[in-house]
Amino acid sequence: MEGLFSRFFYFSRDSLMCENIPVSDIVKKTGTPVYIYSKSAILEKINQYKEAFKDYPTLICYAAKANSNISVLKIFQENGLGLDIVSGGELYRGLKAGFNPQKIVYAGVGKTDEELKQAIEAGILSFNVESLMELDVLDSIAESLGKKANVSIRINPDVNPKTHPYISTGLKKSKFGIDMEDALKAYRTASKKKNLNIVGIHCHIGSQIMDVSPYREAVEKTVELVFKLKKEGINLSHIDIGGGLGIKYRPEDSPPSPQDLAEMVIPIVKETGLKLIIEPGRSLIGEAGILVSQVLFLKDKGEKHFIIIDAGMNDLLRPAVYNAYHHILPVEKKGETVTADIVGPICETGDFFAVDREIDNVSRGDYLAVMSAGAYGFSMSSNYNSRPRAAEILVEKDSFHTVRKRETYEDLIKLEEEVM
Ligand SMILES: Cc1ncc(COP(=O)(O)O)c(C=O)c1O
Ligand SMILES: N[C@@H](CCCC[NH3+])C(=O)O
Repeated sequence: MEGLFSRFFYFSRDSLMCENIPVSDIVKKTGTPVYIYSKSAILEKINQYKEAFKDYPTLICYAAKANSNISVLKIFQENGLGLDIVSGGELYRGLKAGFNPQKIVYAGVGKTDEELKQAIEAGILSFNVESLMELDVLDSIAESLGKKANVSIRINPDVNPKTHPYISTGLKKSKFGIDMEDALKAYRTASKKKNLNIVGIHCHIGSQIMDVSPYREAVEKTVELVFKLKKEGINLSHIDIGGGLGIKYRPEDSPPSPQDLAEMVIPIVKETGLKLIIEPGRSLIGEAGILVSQVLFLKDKGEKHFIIIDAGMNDLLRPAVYNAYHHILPVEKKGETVTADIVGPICETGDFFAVDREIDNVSRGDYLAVMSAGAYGFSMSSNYNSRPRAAEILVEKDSFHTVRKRETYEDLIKLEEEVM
């Protein structure tokens, strides 16, 4: 197991393996670009979270946005997790995957009337409400359906999670949640609404968080508010602290563990006696997936050397949007290295996976694996440049299954209508 990136993606005699299968055996059958997920890696993360939070009543709601493939969702559902959703589409997927609505929480600053209606009818555990106007609308839709909606207020604790600015969500200037000063008012308003049932409080400060200390500040502020509410006779059942734990993108990264998170937050939440909800996404699935692509061409431009591969920013957007680092490994190791930009076929300069990266000296036809691509990979992919979206494969020990077929050219136009 030399050249180990994780227990589930490692080299055996110069061949990259996923669990017990050489990645090259998979891609020769499936073609590229292709996402490959390790089920055992996902199960290991689930168990780490369960173990870390086992001594405190906690519901782990997987954040569907990280990877919403129905077979992936089923793994979380079958292992007793709940679901954190952000759209009607995610509600639909969640119900199809068999999640109990009483384990579904729903955040998002812009829920449509139709989405609110569907989630009220499903009877979800909590609407994590992000504005006063949403409270009013939710109440009137619930009234029109003759039902009650369970609500929590998503507060914005104004905490800096020390991550990329595009994925910091708990700062005052961001669009998310209701500011601390207005949160009391929001609860008072909610408590007067006949069709709302106050169940909890929610916050989510950001994503890819590599140091758990910002959680302390956010959870302390949340708990302070819980006590203020109690004084006013507003009693809650749970505190939802969102997701955000970071993962390993570089081999040398050492992200905090679920245990680190539990040790930081449980002692603070304990004072309230309320149940805890957490919403991890990336940390449950990110390291469990890779994107494999084939080398199309090599190109030398004097100072710059380019490796052009058949995956593009439409398949994995993170480097283009956040300048994110993803480690890239050869599927078959050769030994000698070159320094190159690894780029996709799309007509955008931002269509790159790595810049000036030292990498194995690959040839046309070789395969490269973009590591830690299980979260916000396929789920953010698109058909830009009319590229069919990649296939998704789930590996478990010695076998693998296609959990999403590669799209075809027919799929690209099937919803379009020709106007004569
Ligand atoms: C409300 C909410 N909960 C949970 C998550 C999951 O975050 P992560 O994938 O960083 O764990 C997100 C995304 O950042 C989110 O917006
Ligand atoms: N899509 C982002 C994270 C956003 C998290 C959603 N709230 C990423 O790839 O890192």
